Amino acid sequence: MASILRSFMPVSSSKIDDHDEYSVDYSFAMEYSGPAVSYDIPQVVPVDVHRIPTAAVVSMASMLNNLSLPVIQPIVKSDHSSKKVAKGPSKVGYEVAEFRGSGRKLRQNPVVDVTDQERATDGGEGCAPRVSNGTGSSGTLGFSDSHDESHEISESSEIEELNGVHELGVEISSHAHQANSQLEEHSLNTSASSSEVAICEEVEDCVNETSNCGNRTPVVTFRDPHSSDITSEDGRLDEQDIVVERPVARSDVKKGSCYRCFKGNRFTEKEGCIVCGAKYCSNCVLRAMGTMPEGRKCVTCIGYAIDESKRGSLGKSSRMLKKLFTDCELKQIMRNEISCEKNQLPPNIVSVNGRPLSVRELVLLQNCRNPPKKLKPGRYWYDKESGFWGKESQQPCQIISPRLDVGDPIQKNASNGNTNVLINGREITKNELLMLKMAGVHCEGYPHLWVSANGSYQEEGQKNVMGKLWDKSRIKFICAALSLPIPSELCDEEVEKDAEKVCSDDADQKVVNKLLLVGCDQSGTSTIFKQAKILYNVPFSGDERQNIKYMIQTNLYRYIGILLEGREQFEEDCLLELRRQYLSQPGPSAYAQQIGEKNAYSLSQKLKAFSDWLLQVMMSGNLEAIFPAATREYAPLVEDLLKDKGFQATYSRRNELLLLPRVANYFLDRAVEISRVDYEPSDMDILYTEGITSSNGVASVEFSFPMPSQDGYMEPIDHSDPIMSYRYQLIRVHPSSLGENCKWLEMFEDVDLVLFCVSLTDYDEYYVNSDGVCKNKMIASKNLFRSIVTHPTFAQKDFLLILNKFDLLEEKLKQVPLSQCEWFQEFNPLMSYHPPDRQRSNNTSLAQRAFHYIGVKFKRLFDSLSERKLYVSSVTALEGDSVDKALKYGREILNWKEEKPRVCVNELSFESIEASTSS
Ligand SMILES: Nc1nc2c(ncn2[C@@H]2O[C@H](COP(=O)(O)OP(=O)(O)OP(=O)(O)O)[C@@H](O)[C@H]2O)c(=O)[nH]1
Ligand SMILES: [Mg+2]
Repeated sequence: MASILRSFMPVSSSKIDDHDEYSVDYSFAMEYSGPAVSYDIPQVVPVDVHRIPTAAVVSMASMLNNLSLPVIQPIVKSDHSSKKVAKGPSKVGYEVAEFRGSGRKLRQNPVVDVTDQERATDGGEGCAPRVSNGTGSSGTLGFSDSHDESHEISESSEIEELNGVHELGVEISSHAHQANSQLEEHSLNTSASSSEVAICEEVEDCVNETSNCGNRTPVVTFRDPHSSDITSEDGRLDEQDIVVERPVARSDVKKGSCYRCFKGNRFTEKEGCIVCGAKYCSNCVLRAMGTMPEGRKCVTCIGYAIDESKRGSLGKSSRMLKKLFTDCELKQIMRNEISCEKNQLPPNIVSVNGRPLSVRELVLLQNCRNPPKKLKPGRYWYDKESGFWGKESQQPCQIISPRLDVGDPIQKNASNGNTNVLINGREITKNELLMLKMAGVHCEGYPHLWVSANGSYQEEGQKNVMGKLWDKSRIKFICAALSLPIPSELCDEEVEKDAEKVCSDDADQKVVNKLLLVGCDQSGTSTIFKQAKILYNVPFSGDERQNIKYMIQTNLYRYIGILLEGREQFEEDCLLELRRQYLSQPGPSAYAQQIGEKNAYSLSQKLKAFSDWLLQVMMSGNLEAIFPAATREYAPLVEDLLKDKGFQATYSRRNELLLLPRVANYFLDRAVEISRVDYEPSDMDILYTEGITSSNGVASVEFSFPMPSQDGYMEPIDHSDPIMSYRYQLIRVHPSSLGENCKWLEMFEDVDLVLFCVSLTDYDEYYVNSDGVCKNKMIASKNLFRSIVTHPTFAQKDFLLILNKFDLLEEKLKQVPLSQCEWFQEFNPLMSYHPPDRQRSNNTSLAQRAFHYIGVKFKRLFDSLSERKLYVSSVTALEGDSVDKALKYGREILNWKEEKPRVCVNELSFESIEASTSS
């Protein structure tokens, strides 16, 4: 028996003598062939030392500047006896890392061990985030068993991912490990004398591999560091500490809730992991993300590449973090997020001139004087001579630093041009050719031009410089019109700096109050929202402005289309009338001839063709798709159309066209200017534009009221008064997104003030509801108001009623009495006769009375529902002052709430209506 056993022993053991063999333990295993068992059979899979993670801490900067690469050594294989197998589905084995003693090294980022109390007492002091030594701090680690590269977690799929097929266990990608160990070897072997470039080249493959390991999904949550079962008194972990938490069943997690405590909802403020997208509420974020050495990542996601779709948000701190960290700490975290190696763009997913970049090339590209803006993964072309840079098959979008040694040589078809004109070997696009022609560059005979970095150009093979592109007059304007780039030196840097300043100034202040703006369709909520942005200098970004411009131009074409459709109708009516008259007159008459001729609404053949085309595009629903090309191609036709008599005759009857919104006049009056390529929307244009804020979504803007300028007549302003620097968040929500019976209002439980917006002109307007019943819009507003006021979430909220479109009320009352609305039937003010010269003031006072009456109706309703006081303000949303006053009134209401005993009256209070002001 002993000799048989000995034959199984390793060679070194074969020398055991007969005496020693009794000191060796043996056990026998037999294959089980009985009936299936009902319990899980535990499996212990040995730890593979090659798969234990090590830190890859090579930063881009260190590659270039610091040649000694810090390395964290891999941990040694630990004793199996101290491991504990996590409980889980029997078919999966778990590799469990050592959590005691040296096993702590596994956690590359110590976890912040900050109690709320500590934070309160310690807040604001010291720059570095406080870090515990790891022992005795939070929870358990778990890693998913797969690395999902194409991983984009939508709000709805987040939970599915969380609870999906990933089983628990600690398993680190061997891929990542290999790359890391190569890095370590490299770092150990690399002496300080190696050149930067050599290092970049040697390590790039390793880094590429590590970056390839992709993103991952968290499958475990973390224990509460304060819960008693985490640490024993000596700071060592208790047995329970290494129990990996089971994923929570899908049904247990509410959509949009926190990934750790599973509380909250879609609207609860959360911070998301830039790797896996897991979102945590403010109570859990520190526990889930620790000290954030690589920025906002779950503890388990540290060391993993970020989700590329989140690259744009790197370094942009959230309001929640601002509340949780001191300024200094937050700046450090954001710096780490931007600069740590793991969060850098993986070079191999950026290709230039058909070749994926190496690390060295990417470093070069990103650190040049004028790098590509917001570089994302993708395929780009780069003209090294001129610095032109663009996406493959597209026209240039930027001019970056020239002569960078990145990518392959440029190819002729890089930008998919079809003009036979070449710049530095690339066939240019139509727009570029147009730009050259407009700038006065001779392009006859399809020249092959050589353009250098400073814009000087010459024909290939010729010595003489023909001119300098960027010195041409109007070149800035031409490029802007054709969406072509200009060198950064020519850009208006001041504007950008101002915008940045506004943003950073704002970011330093605290958000205190949330204002919820809600109202029925067309009540004016989005106009008030836009007005707030304009008033309080929240800039529309360049992209936003561009989109708004296309939106305005699209709307203009839509208005023209409605007019052209009306024109066809008017023309047809005219013909019918002629026919009728012709038939009614026996014998030959002049009508017979007129029928065959054009009438007052007819268009020329060219304009008729344009009209047919536009109506067809509108019918197909593709109007948006023709922009921005339409502005270039058809601006002259729009100009001709506006001068056309037939169109003018139609325009003069535009009030008959019900589909044409009132606001159309504003834009149609300036149609020629707006349809031009170089049109830039003014703030007023933006305000009037329909469709900028999505009708159904929730939009939010943060602002603070500017400090009032001091003048001799006012009381001195106390700039140290914190109220002056309070920040406000205006959240605009459309009722359609509140669900049946406004059930989603509970999402807004932390709102401080509800701004309920009603259009004063709704009293004689109707809409058809989902049941096909015609309803008065004012009654619809009343019903919505009732639903919101009586919603349990808003039981204690203050309300400010915004009675909007006051400017239109005056006009409307002349045509339709307020008593048209069944709710306002008792409004019969006695109006004394006024001579014509006092007529206007008379009408104004009628509008004022009507406004007061409506305000009081709502106040009484509010009182009957809540026994509280409703604040009311009259607003004309298109006027900045009016919205400013209303929002400042809102601020006052909040201040009163804070300092109840203090009676505060200022001029704004006159906007409020007391219940006693009855009709
Ligand atoms: N004259 C005038 N027009 C206004 C006023 N407020 C809003 N409007 C216009 O009324 C229309 C509807 O305003 P919006 O701000 O889009 O209304 P909304 O609440 O967003 O309504 P939806 O878009 O249906 O959600 C727009 O054409 C505005 O330009 C106002 O005080 N006076
Ligand atoms: Mg709107």
